[in-house]
Amino acid sequence: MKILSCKQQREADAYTISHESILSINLMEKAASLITDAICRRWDKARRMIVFAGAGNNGGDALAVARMLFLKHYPVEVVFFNVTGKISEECLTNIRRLKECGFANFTEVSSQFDPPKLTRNDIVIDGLFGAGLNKPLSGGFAAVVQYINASQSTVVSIDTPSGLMGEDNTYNVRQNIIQADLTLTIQLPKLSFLFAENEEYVGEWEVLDIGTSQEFMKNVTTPYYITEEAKVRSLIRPYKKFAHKGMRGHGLLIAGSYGMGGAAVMAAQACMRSGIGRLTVHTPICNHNLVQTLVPQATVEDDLHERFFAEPTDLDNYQAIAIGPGLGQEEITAKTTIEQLDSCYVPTVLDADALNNLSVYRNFLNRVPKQAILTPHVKELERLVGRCSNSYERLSKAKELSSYLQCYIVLKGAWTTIITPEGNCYFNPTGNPGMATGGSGDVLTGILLALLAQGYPQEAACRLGVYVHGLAGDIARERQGVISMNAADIIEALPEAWKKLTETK
Ligand SMILES: NC(=O)C1=CN([C@@H]2O[C@H](COP(=O)(O)OP(=O)(O)OC[C@H]3O[C@@H](n4cnc5c(N)ncnc54)[C@H](O)[C@@H]3O)[C@@H](O)[C@H]2O)[C@@H](O)CC1
Ligand SMILES: [K+]
Repeated sequence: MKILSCKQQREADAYTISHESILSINLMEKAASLITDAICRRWDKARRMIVFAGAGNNGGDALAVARMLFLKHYPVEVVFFNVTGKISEECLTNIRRLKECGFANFTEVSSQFDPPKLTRNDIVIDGLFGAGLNKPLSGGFAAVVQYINASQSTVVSIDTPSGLMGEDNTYNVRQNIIQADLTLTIQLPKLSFLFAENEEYVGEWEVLDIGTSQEFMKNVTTPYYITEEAKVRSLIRPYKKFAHKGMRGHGLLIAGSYGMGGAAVMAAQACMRSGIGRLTVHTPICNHNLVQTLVPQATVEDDLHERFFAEPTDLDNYQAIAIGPGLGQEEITAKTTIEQLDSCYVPTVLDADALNNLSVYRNFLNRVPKQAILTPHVKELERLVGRCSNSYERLSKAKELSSYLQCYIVLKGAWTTIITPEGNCYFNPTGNPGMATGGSGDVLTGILLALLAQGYPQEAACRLGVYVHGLAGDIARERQGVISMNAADIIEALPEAWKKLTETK
């Protein structure tokens, strides 16, 4: 699914209106009817609906919703802000239609404003600004937003919380953004909805399909996508009847150190559950028995060192390599990691301490093999690119790094983002907060290694691997609950996740 900028969303509306012989006012009517349905599904007529409408088309939506709710006998009040005297045509039509229904609870505000008392029982419908917002809110609108935010009422935003920019909120004034409980967004989510720090504004969100032109959607270009299940399914390659383990690749996992053998075990177990033919785990001597016992399917290759990764190994026999889980940050390990990079001629995953070690020796960053997959979480990425004040800035810096190194970055978190060297960003919809616990990342590394060893191209491996990792996390949550689930449960859920993605529907 593509994610469009607000400017593109307005272009999509305009294109749909001119090419699909639908009038602008009717497109708005469609949006309003879907919004009204979503509201009526959640709240009954015991709740008073207080509609705050601006003078643009977001306000037009809100006024149409007010009419529809009024005709369904909900108690409705409207506060309409006409500050500049410039009212959009569709907004004007909806004021007229509302009044023609005999609706009288209508307050028009042009300057001074005595706000309605808002109670816990009220539903505020926020139709002040949508995709047309072009600067942070200030003055009277900021005061209205702060008044709504300070109330106990439930807030439903139309299209976007008023005051929130669709993409970059670096220079926004955060206290002047509506804090919605629910955002009913039209056609597509906005990029800013996918950023952690905006959760307090967007709340829960639902996408309403108003039938934007398919042709426009097909042709419009954007670097931002949400990965959908159908796409992921289409990436999976079926096994041939005569498959043998040689065809499914041999991978090498360089992982573990004294006290962190578990990371090597979890990555290896996840790898063995993701279709790899053969796996060798290179780990310090102290972890030999642990890995051999807990992952009997894998071969163990001992490092020369008792406790740390201290000697680069021969990579000739492998189709893919993963370096990082539980490696530790001993100086000898950091130097060995960098040395090892020089012989990584096959697809490579760099995770956890491989990245931390690189961030200490940033002048060696250009030794990262081209097309490598880096899987940092937010802190690991910031160690590489510097502190970022928000997710948009972080994403921009990750894009720069990915382009500079010509590598793939899997930025882990809610909506894990896969950034390609060409600058495309794929947001992953699966997964849950129960996965924010030690070992989850090691599991992902194991999955990615398995996919690369089987010959999946890097982009497909990232999109498929991250999706199935999140799906296994969601299954683990079902089984164990969000509090108790841990990385071992994600591994245990992998077979069901893979099965789910390969079964015909
Ligand atoms: N037929 C259509 O065009 C449709 C439009 N839709 C709605 O239309 C919305 C977009 O409408 P508009 O483009 O009219 O824009 P908005 O209603 O979001 O904003 C209206 C106007 O506010 C002014 N403004 C922007 N930032 C401001 C600020 N900080 N302080 C004060 N004034 C400011 C601008 O002049 C802007 O054009 C969407 O978000 C969606 O809700 C949907 O109903 C779908 C159909
Ligand atoms: K809004």
